[in-house]
Amino acid sequence: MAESVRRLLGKPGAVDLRPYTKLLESIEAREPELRELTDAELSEKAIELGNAELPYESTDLVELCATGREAARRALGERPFDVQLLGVMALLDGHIAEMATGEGKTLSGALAAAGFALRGKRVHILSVNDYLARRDAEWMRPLYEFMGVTVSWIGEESTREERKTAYGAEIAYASVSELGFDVLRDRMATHEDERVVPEPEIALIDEADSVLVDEARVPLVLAGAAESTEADLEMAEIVRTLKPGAHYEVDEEGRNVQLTDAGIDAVEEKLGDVDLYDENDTSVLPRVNLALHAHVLLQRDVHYVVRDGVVRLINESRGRIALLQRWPDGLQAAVEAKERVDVSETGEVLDSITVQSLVVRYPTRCGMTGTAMAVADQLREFYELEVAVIPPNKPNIRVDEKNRLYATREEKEDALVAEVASVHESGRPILIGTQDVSESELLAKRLAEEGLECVVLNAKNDADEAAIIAEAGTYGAITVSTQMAGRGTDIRLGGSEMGDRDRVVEAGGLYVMGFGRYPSSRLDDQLRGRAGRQGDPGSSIFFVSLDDDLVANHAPETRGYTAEADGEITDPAWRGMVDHAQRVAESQILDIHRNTWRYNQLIDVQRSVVLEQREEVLRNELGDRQLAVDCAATHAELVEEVGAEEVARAARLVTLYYLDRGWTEHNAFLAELREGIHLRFLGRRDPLDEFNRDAVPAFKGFLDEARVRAAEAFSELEVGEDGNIDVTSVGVKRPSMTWTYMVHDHPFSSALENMVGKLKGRARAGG
Ligand SMILES: Nc1ncnc2c1ncn2[C@@H]1O[C@H](COP(=O)(O)OP(=O)(O)OP(=O)(O)O)[C@@H](O)[C@H]1O
Repeated sequence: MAESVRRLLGKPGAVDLRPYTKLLESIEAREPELRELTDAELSEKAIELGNAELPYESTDLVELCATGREAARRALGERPFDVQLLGVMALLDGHIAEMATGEGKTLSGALAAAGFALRGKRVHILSVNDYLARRDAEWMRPLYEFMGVTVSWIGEESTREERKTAYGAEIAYASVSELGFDVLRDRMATHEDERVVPEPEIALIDEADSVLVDEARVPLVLAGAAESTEADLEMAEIVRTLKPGAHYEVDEEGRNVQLTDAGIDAVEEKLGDVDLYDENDTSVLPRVNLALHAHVLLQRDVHYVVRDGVVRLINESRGRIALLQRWPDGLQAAVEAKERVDVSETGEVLDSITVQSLVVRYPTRCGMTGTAMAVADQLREFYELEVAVIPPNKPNIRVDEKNRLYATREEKEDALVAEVASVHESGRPILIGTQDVSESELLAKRLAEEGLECVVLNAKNDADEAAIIAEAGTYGAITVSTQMAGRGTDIRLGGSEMGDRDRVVEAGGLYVMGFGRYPSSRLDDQLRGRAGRQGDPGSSIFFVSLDDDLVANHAPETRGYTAEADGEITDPAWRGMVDHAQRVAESQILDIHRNTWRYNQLIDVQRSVVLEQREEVLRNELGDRQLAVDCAATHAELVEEVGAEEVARAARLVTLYYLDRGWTEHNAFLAELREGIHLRFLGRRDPLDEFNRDAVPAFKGFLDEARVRAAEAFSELEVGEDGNIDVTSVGVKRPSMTWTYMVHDHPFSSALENMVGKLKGRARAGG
């Protein structure tokens, strides 16, 4: 057993690794015999493991790991290290395996997935994007084939038939969003055969902390074609003339904007003496708020870009352009009005699901990531998951240097550029992590002015980014990237072919520089982890300034420091304040997460009532049975005329239509309720109570109402010329087209939740 394994048994708060480590010797002892087997005999050994149920007994676990190791050696040319097998065992026990960057999580995940699949469980491996889903499935395919289990992947381009076949495999790789959209589309199916996603069994989540914590509150939305929202050009022009400070004020965190009294007067005057707070006409104030939000809080090139006359969102957590994302319609139209581009087609939200709800559908969940311990409490609270900290195969020798803190942003930039210039002379590759796309571009421009050529990773597609980042370890390379871009890709020293490895190792390996700390320590660690993979040399350093958003928004005090001539602040107390600011930001994000969780719980309960009913209609012809009672005469006549089967089909379509219609309308009501709570003035009431107070009664009688509407429509049905029942004649039409998007950082909810946070803060301060 490796010494490093012995050292790291049982980290406080983490899963005890001893039950796993004690099996390592037996696993190794099986190796000589397994090596002697033919390929066919080895496969047979794996398949034999399928003759029992989960969980694995120790002897079977040893056999699984030993055959898996030998299969990987033959199929992929990589013999899994002991630590990778510890990861496999932790995953099979339904834990989150924390394994550092580059330790080979893909292989650990694959062996665990094979272990589940051999025991008859269907596994969905959730990746962060389509590129990685496809890459990992194809990369691991030979291993799966060796072990006698089937594998597939789903991508944005997959057709419905392809999806159905792919989900039918024992192991399917899909991005979280593709899976979520498939689940949403399935919920609109009018026939059992249309559905593509089978019953959820096991979810194995890659980059588990990003998915389960950072993206957990992102709703995936399915929309159907509906009327366009009007562009509010008038309001966009009015807010354009307002002056910051005088007419409106932005809160410290930049999440909320409010008109001042002078601002209210100015808007009222420009609108022609309208009273914004007129109780009889509450439509104007939300319009002003939307336009103001779009004008002030959403910045071009930070939150969105305008390309080819279209507003495209930048996914802030990934620093990438999100092709299929948009804001809630009113805000999207407001930004389009602000940018004076055509208003895009809008949709009616048919249904939505948060990443969190998507994942908790799976009775067994597990996953892997480089940074889980920092969010161990949240993983336990929201997902009932424990973290197993897997030690590295080779000790990490990366040097994490102290932050360098500067008074101003300019000084920070000057210092970073000087550092890049001096390190670059030695040929040592440098990777600079920025906060967002526009920052990357500005920094790259500045570096170029200083004669330092660099490659910028910005909002290209995932495959291109992977190809670029793979070369970031090349001798003399300078790469500028947002934190998330190109993740999941190995940075090998000396370039992807490692041609120059020795020279780069001699220069000190990859030098990672953060251009500002991130809103969470995990994000910092993920950037750092780009260097020093698998025992490689490397180092990391962050350049921070008091002007950085993180510090300016979250530190208690940013005056009264003493700085060196170049602006550097070396007082440790001030450096500590940066950590403090980060902790404040982290707890704010946690509050938001908790809040969304609470909101969604109620919505999920209501949704499950509708879905259960739908299921009965789809599987057991509940609609037909109800309508045979509610519209006995019509039902009997129609059966006489066209036969029971055709009537059952029509009954199913009509019933489903009104269930779905009702849910869509209820959804719109809930969204409006939530937004309204924010857009109206809140006072001191708890918004969640307010929400529940209206949302609960609004759902009462939902099923009865859908049934009544279905009966009304059914009683009007007639037989068409083709001898079939024409349900469209009574208005039963599915949306002509649907599309999907993710609402990243729902602007209203964050403003709302932010306000909740403030109210709570105030309550704490007061008492
Ligand atoms: N047992 C092994 N022997 C040799 N090479 C291995 C082994 N396991 C993994 N590797 C190699 O290590 C590299 C990193 O693997 P992988 O991409 O799975 O790491 P990771 O932990 O997922 O990293 P990231 O955090 O970047 O996603 C790959 O090039 C892979 O081929």
